[in-house]
Amino acid sequence: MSNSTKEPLSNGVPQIDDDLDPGMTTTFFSAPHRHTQLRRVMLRVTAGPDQGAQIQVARPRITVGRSAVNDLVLTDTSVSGTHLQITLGDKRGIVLRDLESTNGTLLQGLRVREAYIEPGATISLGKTDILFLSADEIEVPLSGQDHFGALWGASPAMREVFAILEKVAPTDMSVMIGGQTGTGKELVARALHDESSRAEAPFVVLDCGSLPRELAEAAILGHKKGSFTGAIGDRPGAFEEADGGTLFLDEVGELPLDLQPKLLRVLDRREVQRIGESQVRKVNVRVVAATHRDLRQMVGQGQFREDLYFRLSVMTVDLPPLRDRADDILLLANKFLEDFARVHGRAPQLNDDAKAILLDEPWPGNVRQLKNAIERAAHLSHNLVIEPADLHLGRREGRPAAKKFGSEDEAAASQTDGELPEEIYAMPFKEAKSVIVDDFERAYFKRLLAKTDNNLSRASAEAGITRYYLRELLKRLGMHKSSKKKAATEKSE
Ligand SMILES: Nc1ncnc2c1ncn2[C@@H]1O[C@H](COP(=O)(O)OP(=O)(O)OP(=O)(O)O)[C@@H](O)[C@H]1O
Repeated sequence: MSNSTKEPLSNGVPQIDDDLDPGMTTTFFSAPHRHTQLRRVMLRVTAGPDQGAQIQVARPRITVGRSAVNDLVLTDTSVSGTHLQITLGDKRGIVLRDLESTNGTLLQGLRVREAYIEPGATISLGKTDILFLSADEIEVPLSGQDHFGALWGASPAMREVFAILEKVAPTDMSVMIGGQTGTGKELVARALHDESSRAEAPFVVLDCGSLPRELAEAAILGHKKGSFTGAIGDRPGAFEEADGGTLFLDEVGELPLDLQPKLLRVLDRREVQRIGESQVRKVNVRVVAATHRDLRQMVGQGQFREDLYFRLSVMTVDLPPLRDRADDILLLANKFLEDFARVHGRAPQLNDDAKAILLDEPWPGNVRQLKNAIERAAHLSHNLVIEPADLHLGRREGRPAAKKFGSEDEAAASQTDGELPEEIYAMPFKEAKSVIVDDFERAYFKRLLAKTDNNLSRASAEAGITRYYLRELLKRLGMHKSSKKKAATEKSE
């Protein structure tokens, strides 16, 4: 088992210094190298009950486990539902990650949570050994465009996404959009609708994450007057409203398990029956879904139905976090400034120092944060020049929303009057919520880490979340040692 000592491994390759405390950690088994192109790889089972099985795959993310949702499905009973994943798209190399399996993942005999691997590596899980091999290098078609609908990007990662979207938009295929919060999933769904023959028909959004359980079924299916307390009139559900057009199921991973068969029935039969009615109504709807969660892992853990997963993910599109597409930062910043100029009739520009600051920021996942920072800076700028101080980056405690929670007095004040800074009320709901949640998380984890001397195991126990989840949250917020170090490395390159 690996631990966090920063000694070189026996093969002379150093471990990554990415952890704040002892325990299992990320390990480099070979020096990281750069890959932007997707590769076709082969996984061959060399030991265990499935010996001899092999697959060739050309996907950016490959999973292995006992559930049918995986690319390589094993019958080994000591293997978890979704046990491990291999990611080819990481610009630093090919990443093997254990998906919180029960019995763990071993690489060259060492238990790992996350490691860079190279072709020729043997991965062990349960009683099974898998040989990881490279098949042909394959050319990934990149779009010649730097946008798709309102979604902008010039990086290879985004051009790859645009090439897929251009192909699937005109079809009726169900599309599952993955990616961290604020990476543009809703924008993809809208663009798919706008570029399809359904563009003139409705685009309906159903946010499964904010639907109260007791209203969720009626929101999907509709209801007849009097069918339950509060059903004061006849109402169509989301499918009927989207008839002829597109239904976007946002945060579909939050859909309660007991409702999932009902959704699946509508998708399979293409008809809905409102609550309290016997009549069935035909619907013609294209469904696009999105989630920031790992749905395959949820299927493996019994939290999401396998059949619904397959029905929704005929095509999957994963949006890369902004930190993996630094080429897009200034392009997006300038787009947001153009939008600002159109609305406000003023066209502030970033000066060179402000551009450098933007490129330095770790941007844990999120285009929304960039957009907020640019809009705020455009409002604050003098003489149409945006300077670093206007961006309020790298010193987030200075931001108005954070100030609310910055001192005990202010926190107490906010509890009594429940008021927030004016600029929050001026933002659309999603943006406002993300600023507040972001500031809350930052303040919470800052205090937690100080209290536990940066010991992740103690911090996660205190917070009542897994160590893995805490580490992912810290990375997203740019508060984890590894993300700060990475930003510094990129700066010096
Ligand atoms: N590639 C992009 N080009 C232009 N604007 C973008 C891009 N990506 C995201 N945005 C903007 O960032 C904000 C967040 O995007 P969006 O709501 O689509 O993200 P999301 O992934 O659906 O977020 P969430 O998971 O929180 O619902 C929006 O204001 C959107 O216009």
